Amino acid sequence: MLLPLLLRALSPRAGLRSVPPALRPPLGPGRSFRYGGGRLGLTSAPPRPAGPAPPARYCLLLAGPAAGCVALGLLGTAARCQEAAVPAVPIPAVPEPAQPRPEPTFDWPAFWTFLRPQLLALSAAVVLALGAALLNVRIPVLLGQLVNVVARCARGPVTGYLQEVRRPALRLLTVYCLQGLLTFGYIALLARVGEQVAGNMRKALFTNLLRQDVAFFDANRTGQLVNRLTADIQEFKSSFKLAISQGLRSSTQTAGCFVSLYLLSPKLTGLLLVALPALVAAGALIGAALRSLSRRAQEQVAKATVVADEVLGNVRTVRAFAMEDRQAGLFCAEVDRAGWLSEQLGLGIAAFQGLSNLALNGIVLGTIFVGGSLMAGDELSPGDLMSFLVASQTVQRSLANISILLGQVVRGLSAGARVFELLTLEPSVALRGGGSIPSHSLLGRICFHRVSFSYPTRPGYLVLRDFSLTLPPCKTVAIVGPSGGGKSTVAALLERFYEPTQGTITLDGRDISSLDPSWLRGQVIGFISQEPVLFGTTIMENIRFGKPGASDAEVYAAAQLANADGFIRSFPEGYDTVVGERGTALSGGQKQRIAIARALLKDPAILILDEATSALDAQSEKVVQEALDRAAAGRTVLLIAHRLSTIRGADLIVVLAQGRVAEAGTHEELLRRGGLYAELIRRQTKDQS
Ligand SMILES: Nc1ncnc2c1ncn2[C@@H]1O[C@H](COP(=O)(O)OP(=O)(O)OP(=O)(O)O)[C@@H](O)[C@H]1O
Repeated sequence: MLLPLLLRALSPRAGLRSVPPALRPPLGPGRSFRYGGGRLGLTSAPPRPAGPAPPARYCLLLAGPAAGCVALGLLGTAARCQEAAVPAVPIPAVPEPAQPRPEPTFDWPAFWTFLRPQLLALSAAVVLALGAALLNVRIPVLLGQLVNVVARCARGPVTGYLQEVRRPALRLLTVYCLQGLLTFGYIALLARVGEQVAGNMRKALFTNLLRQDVAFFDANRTGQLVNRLTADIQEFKSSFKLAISQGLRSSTQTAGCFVSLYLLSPKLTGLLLVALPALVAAGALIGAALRSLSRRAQEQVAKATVVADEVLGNVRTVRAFAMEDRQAGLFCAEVDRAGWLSEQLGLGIAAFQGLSNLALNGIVLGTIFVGGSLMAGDELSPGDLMSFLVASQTVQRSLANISILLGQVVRGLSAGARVFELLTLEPSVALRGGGSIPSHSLLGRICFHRVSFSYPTRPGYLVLRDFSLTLPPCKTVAIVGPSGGGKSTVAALLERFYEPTQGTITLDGRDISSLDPSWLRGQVIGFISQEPVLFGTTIMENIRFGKPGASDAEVYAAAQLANADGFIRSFPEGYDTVVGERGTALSGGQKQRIAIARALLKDPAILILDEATSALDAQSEKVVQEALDRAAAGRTVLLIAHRLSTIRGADLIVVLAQGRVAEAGTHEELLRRGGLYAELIRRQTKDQS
């Protein structure tokens, strides 16, 4: 009487997670960042940490055969994909070589802070789980007693049967009910604890991510960070719940049932103790081989996913080059290879399953054979043999659960370690803290004093060298120059997205590094970029993003100033129009005007316009330019532009080349000088004509 084998083949969870990410994971608390590749170049990265959800996992849960499970439970161990090594774009300074980074270690004290509030519910769940496990140990014994009574009655008169059988049957029924109740209790409690812990971890992680330096986001892919928030926390939660429920229950059952087995028959227990370890060892060996095959199959599925992701994500380019057939061929080849490996794995699992069935049925047969001879010698009753068989099945099932659990716990711990690594990461510049200048005395005079800067992702490559510039209050200063000359970097430094490597930036004579960054960004500087980013909510909410407490009247006023009120009111829903994901339901010019309104709502003393009109067609540019001209009045404006026609009226034009101010003056002065600016104007006029 062998319990049926349950085959639980977990469906392949091929996800982008497994796509080799070309990025360097963040470092732990108190450590400085090591950056490798730049924005364009990807250096060979360390091996991907064990992912929470391996793409294709084959795992067998054998309710009976423990050895099979012991081996196959190990199959679940996550595969690690080696990241693709892509040659870096050459840069002047040799970057620090990418080195494989050790996996982060699990931060138990940090975990404790999340667990502590749930201690009461957790303790109750542990007690209930232990109770359920102990009752499970009792069940085979009670079953044996019932069988003994039934066997005795079978030989005696039928009239006394109900009388005899009632007590042991009721006892068994009570234990069954109690066990069901306890199981319900501990699973419900654990679900609550797990959700609370995971929810709190998610909230804390998201909050901490938002505090990080911009350089951190340069070095880490958004997809991977989102994965930490979702998949890693999910994996950690599942492992945590499993460790408590299955782990506690299975180990208690194993220990308890072994005691029962020994009490029932020391001889039969000895036989089991010889057979089980041998089976476990053989299972572990075969399991290791299958695990390696499974890992290769997973990696192959991930490769196919990479191809699909790239092709579908760039379908316009594929179409433009008529490469559909070729790309489909590439994908099919990868899928075929993955299929072949998975078939091999399936074959291995099938053989293994058959062998473990045979072995474990053999154990049952052996138990009945030896048990029968013990019964013949009056050393064992039929009930005892029944109890022995059921208890040994419980042991096998528990061992199977434990073996699967081990792989799951390893994965959960490494997922948790990755989450806590980010949770405890401290930004180099806090979001808040520092002085501010009262609004009535704020002039808006900005000075860059001999600023040098290299991006943290490209240490040694100087983007700005000894850069000095003064923006007088209420004047417009335009920065022009060749692409990659460092214009946007000047704006990013003023916003304190990065800190200068050398030199200082002052606002009204005060070093901005001593000022409160949130005050600076939230109240002093308005930033309008080339690609306005809107949120998928209403126009009203998007504009109000500039100043959360603003009244409707203030929002309307800002929209009027930004030349946006007219088109907004022409929509049937007016200001309540939902702009779609990232503002897809609006034209480029409309989006830009909403972004201008958003920036103007906080009435900033300083306005940064980073190529705010360069992505627009001539018609939209005209409307947006009008809005910008209006918005610029009475503010210090830093204007970054490609189209030189938009900056003619600036009070000062600075030509930035190779990180330095190459020349500066008004439009007329620079034209007269006949230098770089005059050359840029000449080239642009030629291009236009
Ligand atoms: N986040 C970043 N990490 C690393 N390097 C960067 C980053 N942003 C820009 N760079 C590099 O810094 C240099 C200056 O870039 P920046 O965007 O400031 O130039 P730009 O003058 O504004 O160029 P464009 O006119 O093309 O927008 C470039 O070599 C660029 O590759």
